[in-house]
Amino acid sequence: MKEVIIATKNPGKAREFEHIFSPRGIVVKTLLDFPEFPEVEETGTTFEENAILKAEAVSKALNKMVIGDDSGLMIDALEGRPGIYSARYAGEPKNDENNIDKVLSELTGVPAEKRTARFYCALAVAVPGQEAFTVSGTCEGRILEERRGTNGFGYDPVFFVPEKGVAMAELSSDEKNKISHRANALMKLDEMLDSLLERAERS
Ligand SMILES: O=c1nc[nH]c2c1ncn2[C@H]1C[C@H](O)[C@@H](COP(=O)(O)OP(=O)(O)OP(=O)(O)O)O1
Ligand SMILES: [Mg+2]
Repeated sequence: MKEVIIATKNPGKAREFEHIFSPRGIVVKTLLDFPEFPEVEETGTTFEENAILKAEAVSKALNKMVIGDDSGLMIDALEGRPGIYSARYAGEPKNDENNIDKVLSELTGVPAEKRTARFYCALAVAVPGQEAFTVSGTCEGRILEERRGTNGFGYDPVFFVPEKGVAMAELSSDEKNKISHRANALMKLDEMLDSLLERAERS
Protein backbone atom coordinates (compact mmCIF):
# COMPACT_ATOMS: atom_id res chain seq x y z
CA MET A 1 0.00 0.00 0.00
CA LYS A 2 1.31 3.38 -0.96
CA GLU A 3 0.85 5.91 1.78
CA VAL A 4 1.88 9.52 2.28
CA ILE A 5 1.91 11.25 5.63
CA ILE A 6 1.08 14.96 5.67
CA ALA A 7 2.17 16.89 8.77
CA THR A 8 -1.03 18.88 9.17
CA LYS A 9 -3.82 19.19 11.68
CA ASN A 10 -5.94 21.26 9.31
CA PRO A 11 -8.98 19.23 8.12
CA GLY A 12 -9.39 21.43 5.02
CA LYS A 13 -5.85 20.72 3.85
CA ALA A 14 -6.25 17.03 4.74
CA ARG A 15 -9.34 16.79 2.52
CA GLU A 16 -7.53 18.39 -0.41
CA PHE A 17 -4.52 16.09 -0.16
CA GLU A 18 -6.87 13.08 0.01
CA HIS A 19 -8.75 14.33 -3.01
CA ILE A 20 -5.54 14.73 -5.00
CA PHE A 21 -3.84 11.49 -3.93
CA SER A 22 -6.65 8.95 -3.65
CA PRO A 23 -7.35 8.66 -7.42
CA ARG A 24 -3.73 7.50 -7.71
CA GLY A 25 -4.28 4.77 -5.18
CA ILE A 26 -2.29 6.57 -2.51
CA VAL A 27 -3.63 6.59 1.04
CA VAL A 28 -3.20 9.89 2.90
CA LYS A 29 -2.54 10.03 6.60
CA THR A 30 -2.38 13.30 8.53
CA LEU A 31 -1.85 14.36 12.14
CA LEU A 32 -5.62 14.03 12.50
CA ASP A 33 -4.83 10.27 12.54
CA PHE A 34 -2.27 10.87 15.33
CA PRO A 35 -4.21 13.19 17.66
CA GLU A 36 -1.64 12.71 20.44
CA PHE A 37 1.06 14.30 18.28
CA PRO A 38 1.60 17.89 19.50
CA GLU A 39 1.12 20.78 17.09
CA VAL A 40 4.50 21.77 15.66
CA GLU A 41 5.54 25.31 16.62
CA GLU A 42 5.83 27.52 13.56
CA THR A 43 8.86 29.57 14.55
CA GLY A 44 10.29 30.04 11.05
CA THR A 45 10.41 33.35 9.20
CA THR A 46 9.33 31.93 5.81
CA PHE A 47 6.70 29.48 4.56
CA GLU A 48 9.56 27.18 3.54
CA GLU A 49 11.15 27.16 6.99
CA ASN A 50 7.82 26.39 8.64
CA ALA A 51 7.00 23.64 6.15
CA ILE A 52 10.37 22.03 6.91
CA LEU A 53 9.80 22.35 10.68
CA LYS A 54 6.50 20.49 10.36
CA ALA A 55 7.76 17.80 7.96
CA GLU A 56 10.95 17.09 9.93
CA ALA A 57 9.28 16.96 13.35
CA VAL A 58 6.85 14.32 12.16
CA SER A 59 9.35 12.47 9.98
CA LYS A 60 11.74 12.13 12.92
CA ALA A 61 8.98 10.95 15.24
CA LEU A 62 7.65 8.31 12.82
CA ASN A 63 10.91 7.55 10.96
CA LYS A 64 9.05 7.86 7.66
CA MET A 65 8.84 10.18 4.70
CA VAL A 66 6.55 13.10 5.55
CA ILE A 67 5.27 16.13 3.63
CA GLY A 68 4.73 19.42 5.47
CA ASP A 69 2.51 22.21 4.12
CA ASP A 70 2.85 25.81 5.21
CA SER A 71 0.60 28.16 3.34
CA GLY A 72 -1.17 31.48 3.54
CA LEU A 73 -2.55 34.58 1.92
CA MET A 74 -0.47 37.57 0.78
CA ILE A 75 -2.36 40.81 0.15
CA ASP A 76 -0.57 43.54 -1.83
CA ALA A 77 -2.41 46.46 -0.18
CA LEU A 78 -1.29 45.05 3.21
CA GLU A 79 2.35 44.68 2.13
CA GLY A 80 2.06 40.91 1.94
CA ARG A 81 0.19 40.37 5.22
CA PRO A 82 -1.13 38.14 6.68
CA GLY A 83 1.60 35.96 5.06
CA ILE A 84 3.11 33.36 7.37
CA TYR A 85 0.78 34.61 10.12
CA SER A 86 -2.36 33.79 8.09
CA ALA A 87 -3.63 31.09 10.47
CA ARG A 88 -3.21 33.21 13.62
CA TYR A 89 -3.84 36.65 12.09
CA ALA A 90 -6.69 37.53 14.48
CA GLY A 91 -4.93 35.81 17.40
CA GLU A 92 -4.93 32.43 19.10
CA PRO A 93 -6.77 30.11 19.12
CA LYS A 94 -6.82 30.39 15.34
CA ASN A 95 -10.20 31.10 13.80
CA ASP A 96 -10.94 31.38 10.07
CA GLU A 97 -13.98 33.65 10.50
CA ASN A 98 -12.14 36.12 12.72
CA ASN A 99 -9.18 36.13 10.33
CA ILE A 100 -11.48 36.96 7.40
CA ASP A 101 -13.16 39.74 9.40
CA LYS A 102 -9.77 41.26 10.23
CA VAL A 103 -8.62 41.23 6.61
CA LEU A 104 -11.90 42.72 5.38
CA SER A 105 -11.77 45.49 7.95
CA GLU A 106 -8.15 46.35 7.09
CA LEU A 107 -9.17 46.60 3.43
CA THR A 108 -12.16 48.87 4.05
CA GLY A 109 -12.26 51.53 1.33
CA VAL A 110 -9.61 49.84 -0.84
CA PRO A 111 -11.02 49.61 -4.40
CA ALA A 112 -11.27 46.30 -6.26
CA GLU A 113 -8.29 46.92 -8.52
CA LYS A 114 -6.03 47.43 -5.49
CA ARG A 115 -7.23 44.31 -3.66
CA THR A 116 -4.87 41.95 -5.50
CA ALA A 117 -3.57 38.99 -3.52
CA ARG A 118 -2.15 35.51 -3.84
CA PHE A 119 -2.26 32.27 -1.97
CA TYR A 120 1.17 30.73 -1.40
CA CYS A 121 1.95 27.13 -0.50
CA ALA A 122 5.33 25.70 0.46
CA LEU A 123 5.58 21.93 0.65
CA ALA A 124 8.56 20.34 2.38
CA VAL A 125 9.54 16.71 1.91
CA ALA A 126 11.43 15.13 4.79
CA VAL A 127 12.98 11.70 4.34
CA PRO A 128 14.79 10.08 7.30
CA GLY A 129 18.53 10.57 7.00
CA GLN A 130 18.28 13.12 4.20
CA GLU A 131 18.12 16.87 3.98
CA ALA A 132 14.55 18.15 3.56
CA PHE A 133 13.70 20.08 0.39
CA THR A 134 10.81 22.33 -0.61
CA VAL A 135 8.70 23.26 -3.62
CA SER A 136 6.15 26.06 -3.80
CA GLY A 137 3.08 27.14 -5.71
CA THR A 138 0.91 30.25 -5.92
CA CYS A 139 -2.60 31.19 -6.99
CA GLU A 140 -3.43 34.78 -8.00
CA GLY A 141 -6.66 36.54 -7.11
CA ARG A 142 -8.35 39.44 -5.41
CA ILE A 143 -9.98 39.97 -2.01
CA LEU A 144 -13.76 40.40 -2.18
CA GLU A 145 -15.69 42.84 0.01
CA GLU A 146 -17.86 40.09 1.43
CA ARG A 147 -17.96 36.32 1.67
CA ARG A 148 -19.15 34.15 -1.23
CA GLY A 149 -19.57 30.36 -1.20
CA THR A 150 -19.24 27.63 1.38
CA ASN A 151 -16.69 25.20 -0.08
CA GLY A 152 -13.03 24.98 0.81
CA PHE A 153 -11.62 26.43 4.04
CA GLY A 154 -9.69 29.35 5.46
CA TYR A 155 -9.84 32.52 3.36
CA ASP A 156 -11.56 30.81 0.39
CA PRO A 157 -14.91 32.73 0.77
CA VAL A 158 -13.21 36.12 0.21
CA PHE A 159 -10.68 35.06 -2.44
CA PHE A 160 -11.94 35.88 -5.93
CA VAL A 161 -10.41 33.80 -8.73
CA PRO A 162 -10.46 35.98 -11.89
CA GLU A 163 -10.00 33.10 -14.35
CA LYS A 164 -13.13 31.43 -12.95
CA GLY A 165 -15.17 34.55 -12.15
CA VAL A 166 -16.15 33.22 -8.72
CA ALA A 167 -14.80 33.01 -5.17
CA MET A 168 -12.56 30.06 -4.33
CA ALA A 169 -15.28 28.87 -1.93
CA GLU A 170 -17.71 28.66 -4.87
CA LEU A 171 -15.50 26.19 -6.75
CA SER A 172 -15.99 22.44 -6.40
CA SER A 173 -13.07 20.60 -4.85
CA ASP A 174 -12.28 19.22 -8.31
CA GLU A 175 -12.00 22.75 -9.70
CA LYS A 176 -10.05 24.14 -6.76
CA ASN A 177 -7.59 21.26 -6.84
CA LYS A 178 -6.71 22.02 -10.45
CA ILE A 179 -5.74 25.64 -9.89
CA SER A 180 -4.83 26.10 -6.23
CA HIS A 181 -1.44 27.08 -4.82
CA ARG A 182 -1.36 23.65 -3.14
CA ALA A 183 -2.09 21.83 -6.41
CA ASN A 184 0.54 23.94 -8.20
CA ALA A 185 3.15 23.09 -5.58
CA LEU A 186 2.23 19.39 -5.64
CA MET A 187 2.59 19.30 -9.41
CA LYS A 188 6.27 20.14 -8.97
CA LEU A 189 6.65 17.09 -6.72
CA ASP A 190 4.83 14.87 -9.14
CA GLU A 191 7.76 13.33 -10.98
CA MET A 192 9.67 12.77 -7.77
CA LEU A 193 6.76 11.44 -5.82
CA ASP A 194 6.54 7.96 -7.31
CA SER A 195 10.18 7.23 -6.69
CA LEU A 196 10.02 8.71 -3.19
CA LEU A 197 7.01 6.57 -2.41
CA GLU A 198 8.61 3.43 -3.77
CA ARG A 199 11.68 4.04 -1.68
CA ALA A 200 9.52 4.74 1.36
CA GLU A 201 7.61 1.51 0.77
CA ARG A 202 10.80 -0.55 0.65
CA SER A 203 12.29 0.99 3.78
O1 LIG B 1 -6.32 26.76 0.11
C1 LIG B 1 -6.53 27.62 0.98
N1 LIG B 1 -7.70 28.28 1.04
C2 LIG B 1 -7.97 29.18 1.99
N2 LIG B 1 -7.12 29.50 2.98
C3 LIG B 1 -5.93 28.86 2.96
C4 LIG B 1 -5.57 27.92 1.98
N3 LIG B 1 -4.35 27.47 2.23
C5 LIG B 1 -3.93 28.10 3.32
N4 LIG B 1 -4.90 28.94 3.77
C6 LIG B 1 -4.87 29.77 4.98
C7 LIG B 1 -5.57 29.03 6.11
C8 LIG B 1 -4.74 29.38 7.29
O2 LIG B 1 -5.17 30.65 7.79
C9 LIG B 1 -3.33 29.56 6.71
C10 LIG B 1 -2.53 28.27 6.74
O3 LIG B 1 -1.77 28.24 7.92
P1 LIG B 1 -0.85 26.96 8.21
O4 LIG B 1 -0.07 27.18 9.42
O5 LIG B 1 -0.11 26.59 6.96
O6 LIG B 1 -1.91 25.79 8.43
P2 LIG B 1 -2.76 25.43 9.72
O7 LIG B 1 -2.19 26.06 10.95
O8 LIG B 1 -4.18 25.70 9.45
O9 LIG B 1 -2.57 23.86 9.81
P3 LIG B 1 -1.15 23.07 9.94
O10 LIG B 1 -0.10 24.06 10.33
O11 LIG B 1 -1.40 22.03 10.97
O12 LIG B 1 -0.90 22.46 8.59
O13 LIG B 1 -3.54 29.96 5.37
MG1 LIG C 1 -0.22 26.04 11.31
